[in-house]
Amino acid sequence: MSKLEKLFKERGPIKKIGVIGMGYVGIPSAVLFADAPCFNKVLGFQRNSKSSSYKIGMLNRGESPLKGEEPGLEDLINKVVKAGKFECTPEFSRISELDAVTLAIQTPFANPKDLEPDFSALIEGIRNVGKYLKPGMLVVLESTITPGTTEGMAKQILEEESGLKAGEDFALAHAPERVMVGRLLKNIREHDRIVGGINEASTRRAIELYSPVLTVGKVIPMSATAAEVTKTAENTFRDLQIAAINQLALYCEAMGINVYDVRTGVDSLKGEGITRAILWPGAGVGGHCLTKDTYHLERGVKIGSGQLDYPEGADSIYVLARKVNDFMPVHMYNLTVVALKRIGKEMKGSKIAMLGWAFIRDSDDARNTPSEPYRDLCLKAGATVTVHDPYVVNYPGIEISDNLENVIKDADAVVIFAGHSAYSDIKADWVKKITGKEKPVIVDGRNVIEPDEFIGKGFVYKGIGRGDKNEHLLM
Ligand SMILES: NC(=O)c1ccc[n+]([C@@H]2O[C@H](COP(=O)([O-])OP(=O)(O)OC[C@H]3O[C@@H](n4cnc5c(N)ncnc54)[C@H](O)[C@@H]3O)[C@@H](O)[C@H]2O)c1
Ligand SMILES: CC(=O)N[C@@H]1[C@@H](OP(=O)(O)OP(=O)(O)OC[C@H]2O[C@@H](n3ccc(=O)[nH]c3=O)[C@H](O)[C@@H]2O)O[C@H](CO)[C@@H](O)[C@@H]1O
Repeated sequence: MSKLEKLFKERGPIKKIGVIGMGYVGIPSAVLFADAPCFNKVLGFQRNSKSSSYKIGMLNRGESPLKGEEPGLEDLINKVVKAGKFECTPEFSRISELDAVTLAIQTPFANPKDLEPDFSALIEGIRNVGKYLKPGMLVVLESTITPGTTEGMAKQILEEESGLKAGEDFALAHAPERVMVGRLLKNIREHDRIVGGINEASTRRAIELYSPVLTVGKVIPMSATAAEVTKTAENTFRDLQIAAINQLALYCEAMGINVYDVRTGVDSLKGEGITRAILWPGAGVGGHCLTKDTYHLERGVKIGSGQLDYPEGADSIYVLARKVNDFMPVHMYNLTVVALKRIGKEMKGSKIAMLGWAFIRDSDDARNTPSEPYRDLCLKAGATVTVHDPYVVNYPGIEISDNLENVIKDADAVVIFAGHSAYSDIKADWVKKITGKEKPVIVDGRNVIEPDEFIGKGFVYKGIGRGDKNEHLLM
């Protein structure tokens, strides 16, 4: 039996748990641990920062500080607080009371341009854990991090601060979060859980921590670095799949065919390992996952110790996929310019009505929205831009209205960016009347309208992947 396993034996099964970072990941994670009968107490650690200290009081009153609908979450917080099984605190010294502590701290990119992650908040959290770390404890990083971080930076800081040895005196693992806002509890309970320790004993101790909260999902054990690569790769692959269909859409436009016919054809190949994972083309890829995780993966292979063997001078297909997806708002701009030209207009002096600011349909989440680069291009070219969104109420520096008529009024071009369900009901007659234009332009970035209805009413139509309609005769 290893030294670490002896320490676990002395300590007994995990009973007291700490979760650092009371956010979208940490709160549901903490209350699910607290709700598990085999655990006695969970402490939620939240630093007393100006922007987030309000969460401490709310949580200890059994209220959820998270925005938006989270089915079951507030009831569960209430339940475990009332049962005395969960408490939120800014007292990091209480970490020393625990058997296990997880870190669910944000890891944003300092700025979208240089794609260097900002680990400062996470490092502060890791330091605090190190300061109060005791022999036999388990430390788990849940944040999305660059592959190599657990075995590297995190291990180093924890050992420096505690004077203990990772893998011998304490267990260290990575267990990435796969939650989606809006279904946090369901995702944690039902998704399979990737659990990666820096050694076998750490992995086993982490499995003991996560198994009780899983209902449908099962634990998938691996090394800590493999767990970090799994998380970043699963989003990199989704981004790659989206880029593949976006590139096909551009090809179909160039070849004068309908990408949706091709998609139906390709998608018809099913089963026996021949299924093609063909997704949906669109006006771009936003969000806080797919726009970043590729770069975490790319950094991981750069800071990794091994020598990468790859075609000389070739771009990573993953980075290329990012470039294709980031090109889609530019393509939307190019489609708008060509359409305006057909009616003798230019971007300069035109009024562009944008429908959709959220990065994903029927959501108020606008993080890294592809609508923003498109709007910037239009403004730079001298157009005026109005923005409609039924869900996004505010966004720094942008005026967004939920009044469709006001946004579309007098527009030269109506450009659909988000696939909000509301947009599939807009009628060509109504839009034309509100624009007051003989030949308005409509550009459909999410395939939500019927091209012939608008072409028949005199619109200049452009749609992503609609090579069969984009050169239509003007009615
Ligand atoms: N939100 C999601 O849907 C989602 C999904 C998958 C993965 N993730 C990953 O999970 C991690 C956490 O994301 P999130 O959405 O929960 O972030 P969040 O911003 O909602 O929550 C982070 C919390 O940690 C607190 N915090 C920051 N530094 C701290 C410190 N040093 N000590 C204690 N508390 C501190 C913040 O005040 C905040 O309350 C990120 O790495 C993210 O990439 C998030
Ligand atoms: C836990 C976690 O990390 N979860 C991630 C999260 O990702 P997310 O919240 O960023 O949402 P996505 O659905 O990936 O959309 C991103 C952008 O891509 C555009 N898009 C999408 C599909 C398509 O066919 N064509 C497109 O153009 C869309 O408009 C939007 O702008 O949830 C996904 C499950 O939804 C998960 O798989 C994914 O791991």
